[in-house]
Amino acid sequence: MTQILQLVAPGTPFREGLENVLRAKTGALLVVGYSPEVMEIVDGGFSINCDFSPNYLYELAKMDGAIILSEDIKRILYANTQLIPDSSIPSIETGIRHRTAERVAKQTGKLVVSISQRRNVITVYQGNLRYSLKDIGVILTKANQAIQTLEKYKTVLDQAFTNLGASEFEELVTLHEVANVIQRLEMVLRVKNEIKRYINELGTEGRLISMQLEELVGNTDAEALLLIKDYCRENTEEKVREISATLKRMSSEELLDQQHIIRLLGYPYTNTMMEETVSPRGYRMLHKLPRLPAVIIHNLVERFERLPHMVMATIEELDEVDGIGEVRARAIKEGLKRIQEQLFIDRHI
Ligand SMILES: Nc1ncnc2c1ncn2[C@@H]1O[C@H](COP(=O)(O)OP(=O)(O)OP(=O)(O)O)[C@@H](O)[C@H]1O
Repeated sequence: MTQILQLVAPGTPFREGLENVLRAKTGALLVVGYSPEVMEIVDGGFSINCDFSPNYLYELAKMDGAIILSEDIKRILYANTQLIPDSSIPSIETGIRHRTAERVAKQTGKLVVSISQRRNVITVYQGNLRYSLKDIGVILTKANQAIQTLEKYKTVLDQAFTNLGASEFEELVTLHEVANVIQRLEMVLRVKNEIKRYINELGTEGRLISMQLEELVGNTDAEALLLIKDYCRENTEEKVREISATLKRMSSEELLDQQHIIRLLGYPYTNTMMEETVSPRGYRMLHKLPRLPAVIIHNLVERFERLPHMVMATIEELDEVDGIGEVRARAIKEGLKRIQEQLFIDRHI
């Protein structure tokens, strides 16, 4: 669906052509791509084979029948053709144009666009997907509302991260606190994905929303992975990706169940599990240190296993880690101390 929406997004010549036809109220039936499957169901019409232009599309749509475009929408191949898809393919549409569009999409797997003459709507079909394009103004309003919601969620998430960070240095983190941050993070990511869908559909009209989104939550996906790496019991890339994917698939009810989240991280169920204390590996804090390469972060975690051990380590002990000399050891020690002090100031008790 993302790909389809990008193809027909405002700002593309294709969308301009579709809007022209919509305004002219001639209606149209368009197939994007000419494969053997499409060839089989096309009857009659003219071979055009000219470069695509929004105006040509508008002129050709005045004729009856379907227009066939090349897969990359750079050329108009045929016009005035009749499409004869398999009539046994089920369709929920009532009008003949739309029913044909749905069947052709299902039968050929190609993108088919139907512009209604009377209902002022553009509908796209591909395979079993069907989507009616919304008015740009309506989507912009929805996207702006979603950005406002995201701002509020992000403020709460930032505070939860700060509190978690402060607890990490005090070695007082409970699984309940970890689950709480994961829940908030996932909620932020869900709103972010919703806004991304709006941006896809808005095309060039979504540029400002896109910039706001980047500014607000540009690195939240990376932060989510680091949080999982800090707390999941089995520290492998594969496991981290699996947990992240499962979180994305969780229903809202599952996401509200903290025990569910903790079990996903690999902790066994006990009556008191939520109050158990845990220590992070330190990935999030180490990533806050400037110019610290990923390989050194990896070596530090290998050597010390948990953040509190790194904080307690002497300069000499840090110096012994592969890739770390005295200067860097000092920078790490001081950097972690600075982060800790800032977290204690910012924390909300
Ligand atoms: N099988 C087909 N192949 C090509 N063009 C078709 C086909 N079926 C319908 N059309 C085109 O659709 C036009 C309108 O058909 P019809 O009014 O039944 O469609 P509809 O789905 O109700 O759409 P609209 O909302 O635009 O009226 C036809 O005049 C013709 O140009």
